[in-house]
Amino acid sequence: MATILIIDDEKAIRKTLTEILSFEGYKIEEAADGEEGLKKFKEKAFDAVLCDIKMPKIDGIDFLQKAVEINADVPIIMISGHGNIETAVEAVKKGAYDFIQKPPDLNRLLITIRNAMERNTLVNETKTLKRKAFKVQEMIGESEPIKKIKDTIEKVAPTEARVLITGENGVGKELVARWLHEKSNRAGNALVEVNCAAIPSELIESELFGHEKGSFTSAIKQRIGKFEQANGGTLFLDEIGDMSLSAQAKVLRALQEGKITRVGADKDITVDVRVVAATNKDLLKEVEAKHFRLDLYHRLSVIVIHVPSLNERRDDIPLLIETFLDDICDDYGVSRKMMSDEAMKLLQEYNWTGNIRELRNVVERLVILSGKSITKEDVRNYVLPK
Ligand SMILES: Nc1ncnc2c1ncn2[C@@H]1O[C@H](COP(=O)(O)OP(=O)(O)OP(=O)(O)O)[C@@H](O)[C@H]1O
Repeated sequence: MATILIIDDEKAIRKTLTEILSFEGYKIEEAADGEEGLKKFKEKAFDAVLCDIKMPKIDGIDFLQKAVEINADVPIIMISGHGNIETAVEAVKKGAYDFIQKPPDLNRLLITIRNAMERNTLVNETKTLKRKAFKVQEMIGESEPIKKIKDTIEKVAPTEARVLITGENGVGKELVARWLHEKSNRAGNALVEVNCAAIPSELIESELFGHEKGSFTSAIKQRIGKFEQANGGTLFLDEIGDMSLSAQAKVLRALQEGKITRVGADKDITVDVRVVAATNKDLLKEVEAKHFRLDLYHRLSVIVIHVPSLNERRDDIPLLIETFLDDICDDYGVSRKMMSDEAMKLLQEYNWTGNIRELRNVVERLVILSGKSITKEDVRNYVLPK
């Protein structure tokens, strides 16, 4: 049953509202002024609040401002007298859901409350869906290197330290970056990803820092860059070893000063961004070859997390295979296929490229081509080179 908090210093109004709304099936709590209202609001989760504007001690506007800070999701409907409609409009600008006038019109009151509740349900459903959709994939593995990585993530994520993630293609570097963000205090804000290798070098600066209209031929509109998009959150610079030297110089400045300049602009913009970078290259070798700035390398590599390839953590292969079998059989809507121990052993000893996607593809192939269970013959036929 939905619970509504009614805050009004006039006992008669509280009584009428309580009677009407209880009759409609709502559970009601009352408070005689803003102070008492705030106390109740802090202690209990309400589905909506009806709040008078003019009250002694804490008035309706003060209550609203404090309540929004505590929990902005609860719709607050202001009750305004004749003299304070302007204040009621102001309240809506400050975050109130709506206002109704005294004496309350029964229909309008009920419709406003119903709409407020519906909006709330929608907001909550969207949040849950988003949380589900963006749930970061679990990092599978119990081998020593993976345990060490998980442990480092726990320690480093809540700090502001920059992290450089190294390792071959497809070993799980991005997954590490996602967990670093997820477990940080920035998790409520964006994780913005840039694949530096995929963007032509003449466009990377505008991609990272944004541009003003007309700053170059194809800049038809003003555009904000990834640094600004990631403000308050984390910027994941993937394949940083492929970034041009001129972009590196600008990234260095952004890291040193916490400021960026859009391409074609003369004004600086302050940004609060935590940078996590990844590379499959040996950056120190790139420094030697004068492809990468040493000062930037030092800025980025406060913490280095190396993700080893599959062949260096074979202990994890059976667990990964079992997880992929669950997922893939589920996706295909077929009953869960089992793999014989010998088949599993063959795959564990196989010479993998290191890319976990390759292992997943192999499991998918075996699910499609094998019979009820996956045997060592299936592995010989469909995976191992003839
Ligand atoms: N430990 C793990 N457990 C489960 N899945 C994993 C694990 N590590 C990686 N994966 C999966 O393998 C795939 C490749 O991982 P990811 O994209 O993180 O690698 P990467 O090193 O960033 O790759 P690239 O070098 O291509 O950018 C992804 O689908 C990822 O979810």
